This record gives sequence, C-alpha cells and structure tokens, in this order.
Amino acid sequence: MKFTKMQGIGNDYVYVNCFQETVENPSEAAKKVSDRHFGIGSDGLILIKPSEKADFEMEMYNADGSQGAMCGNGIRCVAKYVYDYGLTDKTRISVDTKSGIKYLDLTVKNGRVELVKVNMGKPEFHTEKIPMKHKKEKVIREPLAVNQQIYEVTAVSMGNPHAVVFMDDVKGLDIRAIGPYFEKHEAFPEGVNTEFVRVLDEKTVEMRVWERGSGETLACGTGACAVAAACVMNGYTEEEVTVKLLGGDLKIFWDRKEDTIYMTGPAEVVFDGTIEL
Ligand SMILES: N[C@@H](CCC[C@H](N)C(=O)O)C(=O)O
Repeated sequence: MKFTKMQGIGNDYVYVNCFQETVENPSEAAKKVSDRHFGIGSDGLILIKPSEKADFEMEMYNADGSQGAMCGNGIRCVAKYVYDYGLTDKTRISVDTKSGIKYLDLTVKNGRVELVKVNMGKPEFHTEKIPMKHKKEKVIREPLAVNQQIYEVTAVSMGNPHAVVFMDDVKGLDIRAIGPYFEKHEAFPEGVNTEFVRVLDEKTVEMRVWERGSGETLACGTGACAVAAACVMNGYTEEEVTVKLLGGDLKIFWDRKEDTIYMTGPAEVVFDGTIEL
C-alpha cells in the first residue's frame, strides 16, 4: 500500500489516497501502521476518498483501530495532500466527514499549501448530543469524580466528544496515569478526548490532550476548538485565542454571530512510502 505520512503540529497520521488504493480492513490497517516500533508510527490512519456530496471524503481511524468522526489536524493535512499531490487546483475545498461536510481555505506559497483555515462548525454543549450522561443539560465546569479525585469538567462536542479540565499546571501533569480513566469514564458512553488546560491570558492558553483511541498526542485540532469554546463559556478568554499545544500553536476563533469555530494551522508532509499489510 502506498502511503504518505503527514503531521499537523505533531499530530501525525498515515494518509492513503483511495483514488488509487483500496484498504480492505481500515481498522486493522490503522493498528498496524500506527505502531511506532513495528509499523510506520502514527496517531492513526486517514483515508482520502472520492465523495458524491463534497470535493473529497475523509475517513479517520485512531491508533487502536477505532473510528473517529472528525479530526481537526487531519483535515488540514487532507487539504494539503489533495492540493500538493494534484488531486485539485482549488484553494477552497469541501471535505465530507462522519460529522458532516467541512469547508477549508488553503493558503498556497510557491505551489504548496502552507496554512489551512477550517470551518469547524458549531460547538455543541448539550449533554445528550455529546454524548454525556449527566443530570444537567449542559456541563460547564461541573465536578466529576475520576479515579477517586474530583475534577471540574466542561463538556463539548466538536463532532467528537471532549472533556475540558482547567488547571494551574499542565506541564507537570501525569497524563498517562489519569488520561485512561477519563477516556473510559462511565459518564461518556462513547469515550471522550480530554484536554487539560492552563489559561495564560485572555488571548492565550496552553493544553495537553489525552485522545480517545490514541493516548497522549502532541496536538488535537477538535480539542483546541473545544478548549476555545470552553474558555469563552467560562469567561476566561476572548473569542479569538492562540492555543499552545506540545507540537505547536493553533489559532482558534469562535464567531459568535455565526456560532461557528474557525481553526487555522499548518500541515506538513513527513515522507512517502509503501508498506505491506
Ligand atoms: N487528533 C484529532 C482527533 C482524532 C479523533 C479522536 N481521537 C476521537 O476519537 O474522537 C484532531 O486533531 O481533532
């Protein structure tokens, strides 16, 4: 199978051009390619497919083989792939995902995509839509017992579920110890991605993420959007914020009039290759 490994601020996936390749069992393939010792090494697998509803379709799988509905860093890389590898010459494209069609604007320099701005849609706070089991309709900084400790959680869906936890120190957090307890918490019947966040000022926050299905990653695009929405709902930041992640920065803007979040960030090719599945 021919593939291209790409990364968006360190959130790396193996991309397969399904205009040319067929992947029989994507879930098994995701586990195999993601292995950092016996495979290519990635946070998961992303298939770029033809679509009848949009310019392209993106299908994403986490490192454990589970399917994700949306991937913010992944969709920027899809935009770079389809433009740089000549599948389109458009700089405004639409991509169908399991959480609906997303629209992307590409900034091109010297014939290559450098930055991508994505309309990530509306943040969803209603617990039944996230889904989260909770007596309240919305969970905005509510206590949640996780492994016998109380955390204050803001729950948001960006097409996939997120639990946002504000704290004073994210650098020293033992995320490997606590992340799995959030991921499999009974309050989140479909699992959850968890963002641990420190507010630096009203325009800047830093975060680490424990992703459902992939563990700690260097960045999560949907997570950064969920964090921006949670920051505004808690009165911590303005609508436009820089989210500093382990792998780099993302610019997030929640346009309250449109009730739409825009994410802007880079996308890069690491290498092309072939693998026997
Ligand atoms: N890294 C992604 C999110 C990938 C999917 C997630 N782990 C899930 O299962 O919901 C991003 O950049 O948004």
